[in-house]
Amino acid sequence: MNENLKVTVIDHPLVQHKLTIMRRKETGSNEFRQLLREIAMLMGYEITRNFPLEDVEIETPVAKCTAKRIAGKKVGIVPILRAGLGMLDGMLDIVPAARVGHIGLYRDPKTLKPVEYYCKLPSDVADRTLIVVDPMLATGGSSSAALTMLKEHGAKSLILMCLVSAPEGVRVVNKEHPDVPVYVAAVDDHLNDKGYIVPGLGDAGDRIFGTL
Ligand SMILES: O=P(O)(O)OC[C@H]1O[C@H](OP(=O)(O)OP(=O)(O)O)[C@H](O)[C@@H]1O
Ligand SMILES: O=c1cc[nH]c(=O)[nH]1
Ligand SMILES: [Mg+2]
Repeated sequence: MNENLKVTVIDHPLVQHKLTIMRRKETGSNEFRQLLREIAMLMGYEITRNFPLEDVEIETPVAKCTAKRIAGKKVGIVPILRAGLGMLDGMLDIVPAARVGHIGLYRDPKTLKPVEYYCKLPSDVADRTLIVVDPMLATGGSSSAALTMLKEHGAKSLILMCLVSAPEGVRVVNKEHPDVPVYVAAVDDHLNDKGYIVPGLGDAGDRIFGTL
């Protein structure tokens, strides 16, 4: 694959199969949304695989025993609006107690630079592991700006989870945020002259919300 990109590709067959359906241009908003939610849950399951565990003493209806629970920092989910919202419910399905922050960014179609329009975060971001979610990592401008905003608000433990990426975007995030692990379901070929991922899946926000 691509030189020395620091990225984990989640190649679970269910994720790859569902992504292929999402990519097809015939797939409508309803199915697209449902698949994105399912993939977010499956990717979240893989990403949380190495979360630390600790022992806890409990009592079942039958006996006392030592059992496991997740230790360490609590989790926060931060979707990048709009399209990141499509991955939020899948993540909350598996981490229902997570707090949720919202970052509003859109990509200026001419400059391809991210424009900030909203930011509302839990007060304790410094004490949480924040999983930033956005289906598309194209030039990397939006994800990188979101990570910078979170660090400016005190975040110290960050993970980026995107569905489809371009090598260009992974490179930018690796360079600007070397401390942030990046998880994707695919690293595609390249960006076209409008900054769209090729082959990609088109405009994720428009496909989720039917605003094509
Ligand atoms: O890596 P980049 O080049 O920054 O591109 C990726 C961004 O573009 C899309 O958002 P968009 O600007 O279309 O906003 P939307 O989610 O409101 O549709 C996508 O959801 C990412 O946030
Ligand atoms: O291919 C792309 C690039 C940016 N944003 C999208 O939604 N799709
Ligand atoms: Mg969009």
